Amino acid sequence: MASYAGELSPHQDAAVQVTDLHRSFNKAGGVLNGLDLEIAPGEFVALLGRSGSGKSTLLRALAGLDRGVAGTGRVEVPAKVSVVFQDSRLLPWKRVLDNVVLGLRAGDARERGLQALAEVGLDGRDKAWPHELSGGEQQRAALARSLVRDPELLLADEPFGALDALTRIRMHTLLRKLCEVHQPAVLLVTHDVDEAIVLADRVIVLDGGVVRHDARIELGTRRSQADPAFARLRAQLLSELGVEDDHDAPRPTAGRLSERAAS
Ligand SMILES: Nc1ncnc2c1ncn2[C@@H]1O[C@H](COP(=O)(O)OP(=O)(O)OP(=O)(O)O)[C@@H](O)[C@H]1O
Repeated sequence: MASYAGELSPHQDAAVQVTDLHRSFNKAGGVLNGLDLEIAPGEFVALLGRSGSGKSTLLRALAGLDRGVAGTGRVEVPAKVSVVFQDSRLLPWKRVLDNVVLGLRAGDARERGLQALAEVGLDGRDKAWPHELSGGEQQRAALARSLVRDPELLLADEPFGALDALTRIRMHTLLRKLCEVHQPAVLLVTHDVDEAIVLADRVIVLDGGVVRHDARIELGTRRSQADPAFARLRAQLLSELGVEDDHDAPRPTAGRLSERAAS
């Protein structure tokens, strides 16, 4: 059965500590095969890997959502963990603010919820119903719902995967700003190598159920596709993923970098 060690003790200085994690869904073979991972407080880690490499399985293990899945190992996370998925998972029968503060018991929950909505650019939309928001606005509300809990660890499973390219650019800028203010550790699952390079302090590649590649991004905060170091890193990561970089191919994400560079 799954073992879940639960919260880190306060004296430990890692936000995430995963040791020798094994997970499998059937007898055919493991999805995670002795994975070790440490994430520092405030560190932004992007998680890449081929489809089926176990990214979501790892994220769910960190979120404590995989009880009942066969496995062993030690997973230690902070007390306050928030999760954002590709779809917002807003409850359709609750207004936006009620979604954001759902389950919060503090007396000032509504004020904090309104503040979080303002932070994500949704001021004045607190009384809207989820279906009245665009896809990007729904993801903003999902981010507000996460951040209002003041998480020490934010787990994000392809949170921008369903958004159009321009909205993604805006969401990247927003997420960077929110992370600078709130400073959670972040584990972002993404298929998009450029997104990983633009957003993360560190990129890891999952393969064969273990961390195959683990590199700090040393490009500074003004990351530009025009920077040869950016292109080199992209090529390296694509190669780790078993994909060849085609420099001439149009990139659906092109342009997002200039916004970050300008911010
Ligand atoms: N609930 C489940 N029951 C059975 N098999 C599962 C279950 N969840 C995941 N798997 C299998 O585990 C493997 C890893 O899945 P996972 O979703 O973690 O991969 P991923 O890297 O996130 O993939 P993708 O990039 O396509 O989202 C896959 O082979 C998948 O079929």
